[in-house]
Amino acid sequence: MPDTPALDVAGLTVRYGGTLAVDALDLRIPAGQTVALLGSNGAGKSSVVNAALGLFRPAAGQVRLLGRAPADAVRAGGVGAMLQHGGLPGESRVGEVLTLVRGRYADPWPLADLLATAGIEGLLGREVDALSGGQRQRVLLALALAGAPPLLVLDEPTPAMDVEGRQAFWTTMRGLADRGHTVVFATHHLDEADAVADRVVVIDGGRVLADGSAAAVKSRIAGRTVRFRCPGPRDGLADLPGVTSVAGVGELVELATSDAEATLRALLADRDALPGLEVRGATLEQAFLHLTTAPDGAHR
Ligand SMILES: Nc1ncnc2c1ncn2[C@@H]1O[C@H](COP(=O)(O)OP(=O)(O)OP(=O)(O)O)[C@@H](O)[C@H]1O
Repeated sequence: MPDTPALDVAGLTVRYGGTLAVDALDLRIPAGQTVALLGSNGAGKSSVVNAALGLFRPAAGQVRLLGRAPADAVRAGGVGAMLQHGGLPGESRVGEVLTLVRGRYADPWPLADLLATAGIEGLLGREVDALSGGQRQRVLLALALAGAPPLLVLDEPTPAMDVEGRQAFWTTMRGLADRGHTVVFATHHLDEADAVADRVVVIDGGRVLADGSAAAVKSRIAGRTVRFRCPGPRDGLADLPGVTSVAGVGELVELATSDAEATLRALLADRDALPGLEVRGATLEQAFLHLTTAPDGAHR
């Protein structure tokens, strides 16, 4: 069934007592996509992920994974997950846990390739309790991949990793996407979403605020950034045409503007030069802040 979505959520509603965490959310992810779920703390990302995996029964809505009920898809080995509070048996060795989990699958991921893909070749003899945070994440990734699942769901997988570890991790994810796996991940790292995801879904207050390519989400704000070095006084910059905010560190000035041309014309009218001038499109971070912040500056 090539057209069956990898993940199909309709009208998903999650409540914890009086808290509405997910509000009638629809999300359909075709097979083969790499999708970032972006949102601030408490936006509802984990609730969407956990409900999609069938870890609890939502207040309302339907979830299908690979065309099946979540529990059936997970049981059939179709889904690998790395959750925020993923547990590991503390006193076991990594190799023992891996053997146990691989043994559950009729056709597990070949061991040598699995170890290389997760980057844990040297860790098989280590006790789980003796792993660093980043190593632990990598072992959890190996367990998620053990059944070579077509769908991989990752809830904030990289916070415990160093910069090198994160880069290696996302290289691995891109490799999996190239092999046709569907990867859905929740993150606060906008740079990761920008670099890795085909599609970015911004969640806020349990609803989808924006859904599209990173470029499409960025285009939701028309603004640009004008940067230059300004050793002298900065009076009046905030009043220039188009300027919506003034920021910068040391000599560097960063103007957010809704009309870069008018801003530049006004800047050059009373300056001979703008050393280090750069004009850039919006970053995903700016788009994210714009989408998730109310007009009065308060978080929605
Ligand atoms: N077990 C729970 N009991 C009560 N409220 C909860 C529970 N889990 C989550 N919530 C609430 O539901 C809302 C959504 O939380 P959720 O963990 O889904 O957000 P998130 O986007 O994953 O946040 P974070 O980025 O901080 O992990 C928040 O208001 C949170 O406080």
